[in-house]
Amino acid sequence: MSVLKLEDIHYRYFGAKKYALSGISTTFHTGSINVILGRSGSGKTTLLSLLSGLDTATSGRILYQDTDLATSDRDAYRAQEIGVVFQSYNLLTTASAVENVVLSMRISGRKESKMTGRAYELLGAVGIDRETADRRVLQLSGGEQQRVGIARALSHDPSIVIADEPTGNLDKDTQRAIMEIFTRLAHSDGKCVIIVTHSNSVASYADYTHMMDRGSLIAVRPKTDR
Ligand SMILES: Nc1ncnc2c1ncn2[C@@H]1O[C@H](COP(=O)(O)OP(=O)(O)OP(=O)(O)O)[C@@H](O)[C@H]1O
Repeated sequence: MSVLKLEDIHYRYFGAKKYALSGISTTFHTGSINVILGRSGSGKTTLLSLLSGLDTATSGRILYQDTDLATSDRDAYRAQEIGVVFQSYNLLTTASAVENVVLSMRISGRKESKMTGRAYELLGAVGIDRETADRRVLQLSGGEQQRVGIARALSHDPSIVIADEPTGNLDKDTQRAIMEIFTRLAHSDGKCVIIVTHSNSVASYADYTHMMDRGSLIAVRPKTDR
């Protein structure tokens, strides 16, 4: 099922002469891993910021389940439908892992009494046990921090998970473990996972590889074609 549909998206940064994105049309489906590949400056991060509702296209439409993002409540879209995972984790390092997840839930307006239990559950599902969850983020490894980052992104049960180089700082084995989590989120939990990367091994997990070049989407390859 289509979750995000892009129709002839153009985007130009304020004051810029050139378009950062030009003529992008594609569809992202529920239950799939989508990897966006392309050289530096090809427009990957710009595309993610439009998909996550941080900005609107200069022209063209992005439809979330048939609703045009430009005319809908993008704050609500971001708070409810989008979970973001960062390369640098972006966690509060002096707080514990579970506190990081609870804080995110509080921001999205969850019920106070259920939050801590749910946070431990989410952390458990990405391989963070209770003892680790109670430790300060500063005392966790990079791979553990990224698991916390994923649990935090899932705290409001979004339908779309967006990740910018989520394994960029991690070794091969840890990278594989993180990609297995993303795979489960897509294939078992039905989420639409969209990952920007330069890594070919991350790309090998893609159900759809979206190739960008100088602001254009030059190919979308389903897994069976590779
Ligand atoms: N704030 C900005 N103002 C003007 N131009 C920008 C701005 N941010 C990015 N650009 C330009 O938009 C184009 C696309 O940039 P973008 O960051 O989306 O590329 P990218 O594919 O994510 O690159 P990288 O792999 O290096 O992160 C580039 O030409 C870049 O110089």
